[in-house]
Amino acid sequence: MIELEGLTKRFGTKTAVDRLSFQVRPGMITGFLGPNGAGKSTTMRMVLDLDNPTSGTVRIDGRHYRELEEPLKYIGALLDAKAMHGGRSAYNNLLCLAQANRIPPSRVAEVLDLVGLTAVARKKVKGFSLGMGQRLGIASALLGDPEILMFDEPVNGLDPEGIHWIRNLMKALAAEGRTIFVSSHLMSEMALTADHLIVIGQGRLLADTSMAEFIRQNSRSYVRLRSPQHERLVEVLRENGFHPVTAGGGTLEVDGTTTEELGELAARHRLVLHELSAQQASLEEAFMQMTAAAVEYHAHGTIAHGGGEMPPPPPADGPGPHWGESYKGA
Ligand SMILES: Nc1ncnc2c1ncn2[C@@H]1O[C@H](COP(=O)(O)OP(=O)(O)OP(=O)(O)O)[C@@H](O)[C@H]1O
Repeated sequence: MIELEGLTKRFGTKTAVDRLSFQVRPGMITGFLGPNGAGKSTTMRMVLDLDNPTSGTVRIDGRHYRELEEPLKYIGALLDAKAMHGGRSAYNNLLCLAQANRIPPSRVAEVLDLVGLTAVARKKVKGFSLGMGQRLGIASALLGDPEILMFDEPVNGLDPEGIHWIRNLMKALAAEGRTIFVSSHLMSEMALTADHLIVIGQGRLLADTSMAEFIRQNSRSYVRLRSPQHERLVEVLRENGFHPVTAGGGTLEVDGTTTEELGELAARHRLVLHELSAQQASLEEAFMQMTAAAVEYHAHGTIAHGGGEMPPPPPADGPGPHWGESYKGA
């Protein structure tokens, strides 16, 4: 278990991590989601004592990282796949790590086999592709057979086969009862792997929820309608207790109903429809809406929220039941 309490990191005037409190539990994959620059890597670096918190604490199974006698046996991490010594072979890189942590050398061959690098074990790391480097980073994380594993953007730059492999590996490790903490800036990636979700923006906690709950709250289905008799259609919908929302391209969106119900209603009122379709709001859309105020730099170069001021953070026990409801701009 990893526990953060009021964890804060400032770099000069920049607050990279802002009073983060949450727990990462065993037996599941916890996704750590946030846009670029949200503070994910800085948080993970503080877990490993690579950065000192400005305030707050982070504990691994109740202890600070530096209190762990042989830390690789408690927690393994893939933070920067390029951190290996390029002039050394994959085998020698891992052997050095093993020796420094009193891990038997036989474990090196075992983890190389586990990540599929046995055939290139004696090759110099500087010739490795990005995917091979990621696999080697994962081998080093697994070296001490730790109960806790932390992966920072592990699928970045990988081909579909590599992505599939990492997903399955994380699932297998979680199924063994290990604690898996994995960061990403892609909601779509998290939806496929994570059981639990921690969302941050500009260093602050925006959500701490199960993936199932996130999907339940945000996979809203609705019906999209388009009619040349737009005004009359709006009237009829309202008269029948619906709450149509005007969307782009002259379309209307209506929650809590079906295409059958609205199609029949339109027919009864002799309204012509040019579109009648069932829609599903994407999780990516929900995530973007949630973090919109916390994204530092938008594509057009402006800073969100009038100079970067953030709305107040949600309460410590999560943002409440309605935090996902306003994203469609109704
Ligand atoms: N050593 C440092 N000195 C100054 N600022 C830093 C330092 N490290 C990180 N930052 C800043 O802290 C903020 C958080 O960065 P961090 O790398 O933790 O974000 P991230 O969520 O991991 O983003 P990404 O997905 O882009 O890796 C950013 O604004 C970054 O520029």
